[in-house]
Formats: sequence, structure tokens, C-alpha cells
Amino acid sequence: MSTLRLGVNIDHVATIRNARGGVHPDPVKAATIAAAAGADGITAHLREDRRHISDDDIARLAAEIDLPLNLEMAATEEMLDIALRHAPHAVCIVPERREEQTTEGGLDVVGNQPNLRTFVERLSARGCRVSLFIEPDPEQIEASAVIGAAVVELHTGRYALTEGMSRDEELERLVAGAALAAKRGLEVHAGHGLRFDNVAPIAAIAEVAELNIGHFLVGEAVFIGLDAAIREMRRLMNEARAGA
Ligand SMILES: CC(=O)[C@@H](O)[C@H](O)COP(=O)(O)O
Ligand SMILES: NCC(=O)COP(=O)(O)O
Repeated sequence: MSTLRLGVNIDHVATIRNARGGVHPDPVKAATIAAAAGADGITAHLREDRRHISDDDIARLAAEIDLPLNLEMAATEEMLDIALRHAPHAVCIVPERREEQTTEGGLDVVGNQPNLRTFVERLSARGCRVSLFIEPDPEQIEASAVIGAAVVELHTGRYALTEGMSRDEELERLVAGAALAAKRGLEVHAGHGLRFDNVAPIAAIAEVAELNIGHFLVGEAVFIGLDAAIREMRRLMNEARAGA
């Protein structure tokens, strides 16, 4: 059975903290709990507007946690400087619009190859594993491979937000995209909007090596605790992968 890692995104622990402008709950403590609960990595999105994760959070996560840190960032010079300074295990380049409520889609790699190639080269030279957050679109997958990304993270948001036939169609896109990406030598990740009730079909895709899940886990933690939420997600992922 192929490996399936769980990256826990702790952005929205910081959302709760920032609601009162204090220090509680601490995203670094959440990362420590996630490690003990069986997470394979921590993902944190340092947004341009710092609406949740802060520069200090990234500095402390990079310095203090034992798990690999996956820094999500927009393709800007500011974020590149921060990533090169901390040299996290991994960097995932994501699209970002200040007015968006959350990530709305994948990167346009096809339309931004020269700029993104530079980001991939400079971050890879610093020792960071670079992933590109994209739609499961053949042209975007091909462009990601051409500019030298090691990993693509397939956006599961449309899959998560649709029902019925539309969800089945989105799942087919993700299955085909994962197969094409793996064939092009890319490591395949997936994420956005995954929950207990929809993770299994994504976890069952054999080419997927890592799922990054955050908002739902933090929300579920309000009811059952972060440790229990992560352990249940891990159980559902293992069950789906074993049955694939
Ligand atoms: C790229 C992605 O889907 C998420 O990892 C991203 O962090 C979503 O943004 P928010 O966490 O700000 O909702
Ligand atoms: N890249 C996806 C991620 O890190 C978490 O997305 P979500 O589970 O918070 O929607």
C-alpha cells in the first residue's frame, strides 16, 4: 500500500487567536499536538494580509517543531525572501487575492512560467521541496513539470463544494490529474475543503502521497479536540487507502 501522509494546516488556530489579538490559542502548540496525534507535517499559509498566520508564527514553527514545515505562500518577492530566510522543509506556492475569503482555485502556471520557474529554482537551491497548488488540469500539470517543480498539490475545493454528478466529475478530474502528474514524475498532493465525509475517495487515489487538511480539523477540534480530530482523519485516510 503506497504511503499517504497527513499535513495539518494550522491557519485557523491563528484565526481564533487573532479574533482577540492575543496569544491564545497558539498555533505552535497546535502543531505540537498534531505531531503527537500522528500528523506527518505542518502546513501554514503566511498570507500577504497576515489575516491568520504571522511572521512570528512561521519563525517559531521553523525553529521549534519537529515535523516538516510546509510554508504556503504567494509568488511574491516578500514571501520569497521570508522562505529563503527560514528554508522550511517545503514551500507550496498558492494563488492569493487580498479580497478572497479563502483560496479560490489553482495557480496559473501556464501563464506565469518564467516567474514561477525562478521561484522554483531559487527555493529548490535553498533545499526546499517546492510544490505548486494547481487545478487538476493537464496543461497546468505539464507546465509544472516543465518548470521543475517537485510536487503538485491538486486543488480539491471544487470537489469539496459540489454534490452528486458534479462531485463525481470533479473526482474523475482529480483521479486523471493525479495519474498524469505521477506519469510526469511529479509527487502528488491534494488539499482544500477536505472533511471526514469527503476525504475517503481522495485518500483512495493511489498516486496521492500527501493530503493537507486544516479548516475542518480546527473546526472539529472545537467539538472533540484537535488530537481526536486528527486521529479520526488519519483513521479514515488509512481505511480508504487500504481499501483502494
Ligand atoms: C491553498 C489552500 O487551499 C489552503 O491551504 C489555504 O491556506 C487556504 O487559505 P486559508 O487558510 O486562508 O483559508
Ligand atoms: N492546501 C490545503 C490546505 O493546506 C488546507 O486546506 P483546508 O483544509 O484548510 O481547506
